[in-house]
Amino acid sequence: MECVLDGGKQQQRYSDLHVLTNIGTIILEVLSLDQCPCKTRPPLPFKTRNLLKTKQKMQREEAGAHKKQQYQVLEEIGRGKFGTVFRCFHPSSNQFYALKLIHNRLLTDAADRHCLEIEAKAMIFLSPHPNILKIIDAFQDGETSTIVLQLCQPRTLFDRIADGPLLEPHAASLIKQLLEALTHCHALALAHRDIKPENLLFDDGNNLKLSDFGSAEWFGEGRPMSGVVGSPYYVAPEVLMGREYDEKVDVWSSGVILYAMLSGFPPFYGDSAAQIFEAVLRANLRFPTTIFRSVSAPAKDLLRKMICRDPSRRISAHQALRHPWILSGGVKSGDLS
Ligand SMILES: Nc1ncnc2c1ncn2[C@@H]1O[C@H](COP(=O)(O)OP(=O)(O)OP(=O)(O)O)[C@@H](O)[C@H]1O
Repeated sequence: MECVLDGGKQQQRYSDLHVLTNIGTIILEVLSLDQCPCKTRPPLPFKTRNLLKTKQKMQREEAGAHKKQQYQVLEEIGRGKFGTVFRCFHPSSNQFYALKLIHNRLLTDAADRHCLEIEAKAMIFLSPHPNILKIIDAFQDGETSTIVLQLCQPRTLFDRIADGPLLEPHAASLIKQLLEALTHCHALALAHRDIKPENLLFDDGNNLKLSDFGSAEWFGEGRPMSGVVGSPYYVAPEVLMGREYDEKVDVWSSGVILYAMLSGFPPFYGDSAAQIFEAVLRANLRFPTTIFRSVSAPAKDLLRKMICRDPSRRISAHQALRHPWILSGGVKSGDLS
């Protein structure tokens, strides 16, 4: 996962500040002074400000260390670029969670730190939503940063696709849940920018949960995004072209996932990352007959509308939710009898 820092784009509503103070210290640290009500007070002398900052940091780390003790860390359940994920138990709530532990020394530059900050901030900002992974807590002590998350099943959508193509009603149900999550993100001016099957988890009730907001970014009218972010196979062509882009990059990636769910393989592939990128840039969408003979025309129609090279002609997540194939639950007319 590639992360870029596109500085100064944090947006936070005041109404969310109470949530932020409750959720823990990582969040407090990333709130910029611009958002703080005390901005209007006369500035403190430089030395006093520094002393105050050091004291606050020590207090946060102490509180973080105390919070960490409240979780019993159990077995490892996954590993990412920056951290290790463990199953954990929280005795006072009698609940199991996933605990993501990041060693601060591995966050070597500002872009890495930004990934961690935006991940927690975005999840709080978007919460609650039935298809977005719930954040329980976030804190840090001197050496580590911790994010406590709702615990999901070990198998991601990647594992399900690896087992073979999915039937249309199943694929329709999953893509609908992803589109619901994205419609919510986009309505709040947040793009995920790293939609891929590995980031789609499932809770105990088999509900799809969008996770890993480390590449997310705020956008808005007259405020396009930029930077090469995402994963091969799923990244949109306009991202690779180095152009400014909008939230439709998430729709492209979701279309690629839908294609993979229905066929068992991605629409654009190659032997190396460079070859995959070339295929994505060509954006030549094909439906090989051997595989797609049994896929319905409405499903292919939605794929064409989502995996559309021109972002201005590409369907939005909200529009995709109203596509006939989604509305029918992926049931072919012949299957209705
Ligand atoms: N809430 C969770 N419940 C269950 N398993 C999880 C949870 N969160 C993460 N995992 C597992 O841990 C793995 C690593 O997660 P993590 O979020 O650290 O990595 P990542 O951000 O997807 O990877 P990278 O940073 O390399 O992109 C995931 O692939 C998943 O299998």
